[in-house]
Amino acid sequence: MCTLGPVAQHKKVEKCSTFVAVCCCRKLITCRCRSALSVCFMGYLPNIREMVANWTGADSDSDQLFFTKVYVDPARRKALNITLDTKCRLFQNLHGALDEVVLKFEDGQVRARNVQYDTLPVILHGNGPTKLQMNYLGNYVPNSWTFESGCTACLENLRSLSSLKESEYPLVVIGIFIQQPTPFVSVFFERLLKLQYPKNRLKLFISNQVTPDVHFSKNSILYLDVKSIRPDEEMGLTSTSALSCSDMCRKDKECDYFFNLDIEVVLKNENTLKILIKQNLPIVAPMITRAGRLWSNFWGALSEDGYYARSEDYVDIVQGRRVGLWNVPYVSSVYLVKASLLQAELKDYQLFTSESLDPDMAFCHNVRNSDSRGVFMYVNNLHTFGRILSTEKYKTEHLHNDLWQIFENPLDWQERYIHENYTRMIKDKLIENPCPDVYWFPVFTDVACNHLVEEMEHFGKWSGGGNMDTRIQGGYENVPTIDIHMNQVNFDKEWQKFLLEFVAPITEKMFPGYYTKFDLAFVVRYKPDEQPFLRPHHDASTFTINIALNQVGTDYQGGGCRFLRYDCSVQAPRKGWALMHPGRLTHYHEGLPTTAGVRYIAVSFVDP
Ligand SMILES: O=C(O)CCC(=O)C(=O)O
Ligand SMILES: [Fe+2]
Repeated sequence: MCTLGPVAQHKKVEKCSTFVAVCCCRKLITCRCRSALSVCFMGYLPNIREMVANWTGADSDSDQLFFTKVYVDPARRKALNITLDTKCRLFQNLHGALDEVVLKFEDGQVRARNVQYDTLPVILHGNGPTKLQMNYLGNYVPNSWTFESGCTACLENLRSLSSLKESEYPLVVIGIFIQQPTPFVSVFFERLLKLQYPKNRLKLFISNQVTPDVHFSKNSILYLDVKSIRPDEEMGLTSTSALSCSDMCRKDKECDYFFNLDIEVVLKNENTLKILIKQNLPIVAPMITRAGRLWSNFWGALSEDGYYARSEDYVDIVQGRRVGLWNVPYVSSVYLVKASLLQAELKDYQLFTSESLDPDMAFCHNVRNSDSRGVFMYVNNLHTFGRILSTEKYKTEHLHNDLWQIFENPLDWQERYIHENYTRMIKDKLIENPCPDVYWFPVFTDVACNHLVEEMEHFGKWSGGGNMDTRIQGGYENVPTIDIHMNQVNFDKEWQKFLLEFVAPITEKMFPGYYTKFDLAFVVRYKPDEQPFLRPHHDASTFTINIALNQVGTDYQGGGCRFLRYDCSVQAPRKGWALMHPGRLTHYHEGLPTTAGVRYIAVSFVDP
């Protein structure tokens, strides 16, 4: 029989024949020794008894010194038959040996392998400053994660919510941090509303250091509580707001979890909160990434000075080739913390404060170093959770700055501005054909149309509608409209990108061989008392894209586009839909009179 236990218990062990001395037992069996003999040892109980019989020291005295003295005495060494495990056949101390230890995956098993001696030690000891490597190895050894079975540890010790009534759900304080101008803020709050969790068990704490109004107030009554700090109410220090936010949970006796959620997080998975709670870990982050990049909200390892370092498995985890729960040294942007931690292990910590580190790094540093053992942080990539926005190049000089985000945050731009039926329309070839060689398809959402119109009205410098036009080559416009050119609001590059991404695929189907490079793009305004119609004309284009930016019947009466040769009109243009037609020769056309209200269209002349 064999038993495991701290050395201090050696005298109490009665019924075992073999004794392995280890001290604290966390995920792996660890022992506090520098040489293999000191406290990491294994032996038959009678020999061990004999070895420790002379021990008279206190528990706090150095057992290491005691055992070393036994070993260096040749007579005692011989009498006790002590052998050093110099080749790490049983014990692997990590301190000073990090490069010697690798993971060995084989036949559904993971072992630590010492490459220097080609041995497979069975006890790993994270002595000295090797705790993070110990955590890394512990993600795999012993068989927590294997290539064959995936993450076995992920199913252990779960917290079930399924039997709870809504009113019994854990109470979560969500700290929302707006630290820099960020695109798609209103979308963030719309998405938060869709989070699958009883709203009357959620308290929001919004620390808004930038945007004056986040279009949120109308929904605030749905939540159990909403508090917000405005820029003028605090010193502008992230650490202050993060602290007061986590404090809100720490001091709230009802609070069960603190959920940190930065405004740039795009949480696509509506079950995120439930999934994280179910995982039942002290601190757990859903893995989010930046679309198409290796950036993520966790670090797999730390450099010596405490900054990012790439762990061996980082790329595999970020790209989803290894999925599971990973004990990591740093998480940020979105993570869930048990309130009991804030109230106990972390209670004495100014969590987000450090002399030299930014608040996120300070938080992780304090968590890792809290009390003698540290608290583990995990990242979960068992599910797809979402992504993070790029905020670095976000400019705020326009009314609807998000329109300019097509390069920086293309996915979010598409979700916000491209018609929900666009992809299906392309796939199922649902392009309509109202007149000969005139194609009609959905492309913009209502929001895109509204933003574009509002942006142009906000800019306000509509052309006078005269023939003289210094904005165009030649300075003369034969058939002038009242309009604003895209380049007048610095939107031409973005517009070109939009045409390339979303219109060119259709052009290539309908008019093969033509590439979509526009020459001129502008928003036209028709009003009964300003310019109600456009007389028959050819466009200065090979083909033209004409997108309706508002709705006939609701926003205006009349309007539409008529192709004279075919006597065919599109008289009920649909908001967000584009017309694509040849610009000249066969498609001589006119803009029909707007009889009431205001009609807006976005026109692009494409002349490849
Ligand atoms: O009003 C319309 O839909 C036609 C607009 C047009 O032909 C143009 O702007 O060139
Ligand atoms: Fe035209």
